[in-house]
Amino acid sequence: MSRKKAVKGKGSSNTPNSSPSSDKEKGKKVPTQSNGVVHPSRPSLSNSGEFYDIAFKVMLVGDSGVGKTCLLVRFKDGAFLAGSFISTVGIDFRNKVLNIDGVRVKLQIWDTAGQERFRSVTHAYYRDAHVDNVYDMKNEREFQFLDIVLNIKPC
Ligand SMILES: Nc1nc2c(ncn2[C@@H]2O[C@H](COP(=O)(O)OP(=O)(O)OP(=O)(O)O)[C@@H](O)[C@H]2O)c(=O)[nH]1
Repeated sequence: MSRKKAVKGKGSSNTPNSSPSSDKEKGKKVPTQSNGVVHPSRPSLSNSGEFYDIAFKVMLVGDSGVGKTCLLVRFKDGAFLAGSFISTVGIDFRNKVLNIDGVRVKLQIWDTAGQERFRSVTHAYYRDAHVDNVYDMKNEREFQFLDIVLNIKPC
C-alpha cells in the first residue's frame, strides 16, 4: 500500500490510575453527558498514550483528489502535502486528542479512498461515524457526493 496504507487500530480501553472521583475531589470538571453522548466513567488511554474523556469517530468522504488526506494531515500534524498526488488505497485513520473546555476529546478521523473502486471497502466503516463531506467548491457534483454517490442523507 502507499503512504496512506491502512492500519487497523487496536482497542483503547486501558484505564489510567486516576479516576473521576479523585478529579472531583480536586475540584476538576468531570464530563457527564451532553447531546446524547455518554462519557466513560473514567478517562481512557488512546493509542498515542494520551488520556481522553470522550471519543468521536469521524469519516472524511468525497471524490478522489478533493483534498481529504491533505486536510487530515494538516489538522493532525500541521503540514501540507504538496507535490505529487498519491491516491489513498482503501482507508486509513489518525487520532487526535483536543482539550475543549477541560474535556479531552479524542477524534478518530478516518480518511477514505475517493476512487469508486474502493467504495465497497469504505462503506463498511461508516457505522456509528460522523461523516464530513470534503468537496471542491467549483464542482457541484462533489458537493452532492453524500446524497448522490453514497446515498447518505444529511441529518
Ligand atoms: N491548491 C490546493 N491543492 C490542494 C489542497 N488540498 C489538497 N490539494 C492537492 O490536491 C491533491 C489531492 O489531495 P489528496 O488530499 O491526496 O486528495 P484525496 O481527497 O485524499 O484523494 P483520494 O485519496 O484519491 O481520495 C494533492 O496533489 C494536493 O496537493 C488545497 O487546499 N489547495
